[in-house]
Amino acid sequence: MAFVSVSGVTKRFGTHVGVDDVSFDLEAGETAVLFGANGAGKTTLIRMLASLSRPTEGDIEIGSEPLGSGNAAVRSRLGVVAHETMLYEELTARENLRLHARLHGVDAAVCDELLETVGLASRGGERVAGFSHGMSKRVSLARALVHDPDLLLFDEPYTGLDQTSLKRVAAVLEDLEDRTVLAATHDLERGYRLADRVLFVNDGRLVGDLETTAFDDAAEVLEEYERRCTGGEPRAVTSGRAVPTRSTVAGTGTERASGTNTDDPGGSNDG
Ligand SMILES: Nc1ncnc2c1ncn2[C@@H]1O[C@H](COP(=O)(O)OP(=O)(O)OP(=O)(O)O)[C@@H](O)[C@H]1O
Repeated sequence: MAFVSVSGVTKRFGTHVGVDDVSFDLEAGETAVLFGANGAGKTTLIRMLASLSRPTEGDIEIGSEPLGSGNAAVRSRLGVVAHETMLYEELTARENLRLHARLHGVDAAVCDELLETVGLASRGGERVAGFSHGMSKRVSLARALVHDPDLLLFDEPYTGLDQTSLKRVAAVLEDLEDRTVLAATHDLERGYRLADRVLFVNDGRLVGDLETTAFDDAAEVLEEYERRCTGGEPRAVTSGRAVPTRSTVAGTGTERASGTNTDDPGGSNDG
């Protein structure tokens, strides 16, 4: 059974459709990357999964539980690194982590371990307000892991990081073997190495959902992405899977339809 189920999810901003009838599942322990151009809808999807925004239509389930605003138990299974770091600027890095640990009933000792993991052990006593964007992002990642979440949602894990931090964050993500991870990225090279699956997003729609083992390298993934975005015939995929929704990718014989769609969309529009 899928651990994450996204079913017929649409997000409208007024008349503009940011995410358009997207459906996909993630198995527990799977790592997937969302790949797509600027404005494709990646952040909007991550934000809805992170409970930072509500779908206009459609359903999201985590561990078979609906992700509603009142469902704190489900939300406590999520670790989120969003565009905005959502840290308390006036608190130190360590205090930010400890506050989060207290909220989740976690031993504070884990905070120092995680600061070490993200390479900020020596800066833990400094206020976040004085941190660079990359440093804040690393604190945000550490905080997202404090309560040992089942699902890590990460918007742009690699953007704005120096080379050492990049290596460090990549290593942290690669070590999350038993967790489910969904990351939105433009860094296809790293995303390809990290992920079991790559989800192509174009103009708010899911235009491909493929196992990375279907490709020899990231360049091939990019080729396939471009082919799908320009309306080209998807290539035959033998070991990959493509899970088009009823409204996204035309079936080609090598793709199978997702069984998770619903014709009974829920959710509400928060604009
Ligand atoms: N709060 C908002 N109000 C209005 N439109 C929005 C809002 N958030 C996103 N959008 C629109 O929804 C679409 C998807 O945006 P989103 O930020 O999800 O794209 P993205 O794939 O994450 O892009 P990028 O790679 O540039 O971060 C875009 O057309 C964007 O303008």
